[in-house]
Amino acid sequence: MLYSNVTAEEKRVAFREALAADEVAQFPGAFTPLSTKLIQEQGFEGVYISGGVLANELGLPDIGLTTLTEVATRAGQIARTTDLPCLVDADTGFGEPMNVARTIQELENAGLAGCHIEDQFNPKRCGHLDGKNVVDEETAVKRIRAAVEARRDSNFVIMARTDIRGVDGFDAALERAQKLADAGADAIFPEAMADLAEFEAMASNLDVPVLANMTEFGKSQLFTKQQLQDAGVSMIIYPVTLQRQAMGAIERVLSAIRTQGTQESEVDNMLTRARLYELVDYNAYNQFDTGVFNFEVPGKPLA
Ligand SMILES: C[C@](O)(C(=O)O)[C@H](CC(=O)O)C(=O)O
Ligand SMILES: [Mg+2]
Repeated sequence: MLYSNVTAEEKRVAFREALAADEVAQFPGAFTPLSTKLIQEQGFEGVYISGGVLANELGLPDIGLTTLTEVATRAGQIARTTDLPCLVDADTGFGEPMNVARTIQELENAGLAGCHIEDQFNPKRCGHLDGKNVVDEETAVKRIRAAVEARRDSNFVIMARTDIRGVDGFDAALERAQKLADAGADAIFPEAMADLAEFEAMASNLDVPVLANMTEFGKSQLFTKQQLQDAGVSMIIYPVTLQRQAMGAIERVLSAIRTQGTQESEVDNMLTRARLYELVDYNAYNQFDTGVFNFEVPGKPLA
């Protein structure tokens, strides 16, 4: 009811445990606060909050237009609905190293379990597109150092993402990842790995956990959980999957309404009213007032 009763501190501990576990942790990308309920019900280890999804939801491309305030606010709304730890995409950290420091403290305040900071420069782009630009090693390292020094909860996970693979190749990516881990990053997000062998080489050469980004229509094949686990990866994100799926369903129902004059053909694919009420725990609010949930007629449950 209302919000999660698990504290941010507890979620950060759970995130660290998930990263250290033998089994690879799966974090689907929540595209709304409500969608975390479904993620939690399926037993996933955590929730990812994508910068791309957040920008797209505002009708914007993922090129660094969103602000820290927008990201921290939305990520906080998502995080408070779930008992699971949430990892948020903090893009390039929203500015200079001093801005990165402030970003970390705002995200801690918003109840996140961790975030990742990348080494692109603005205007940034999806890591699976060509033509990216990355900052030099010194700047990338400074961002991570600033992040690590700024955090007040030592369990808040600071993950470094490097986009250099698509610019200078795998060896440069491994070298950059090692430098970022030395700078204090708790985990590494090597963006746009070309194949499973690259994930494997990254994981075996680093002392910190490695994340695999299983975004659709990108540069990496959609490897299974088992394949990535065997490659030594510690966690997997499915950043835009729910948004793509939901928008596909929305497109279909709108077309049905327009062409058939009714949504009838799509109703079987919808979440029912009863299921929706279950997800928001409607019934439980009777604890405050027994008149809140008293519209069910005996013997005639809600559809
Ligand atoms: C992970 C990512 O940073 C995101 O914002 O979700 C994107 C995902 C995507 O655009 O498919 C990325 O840069 O990989
Ligand atoms: Mg992103």
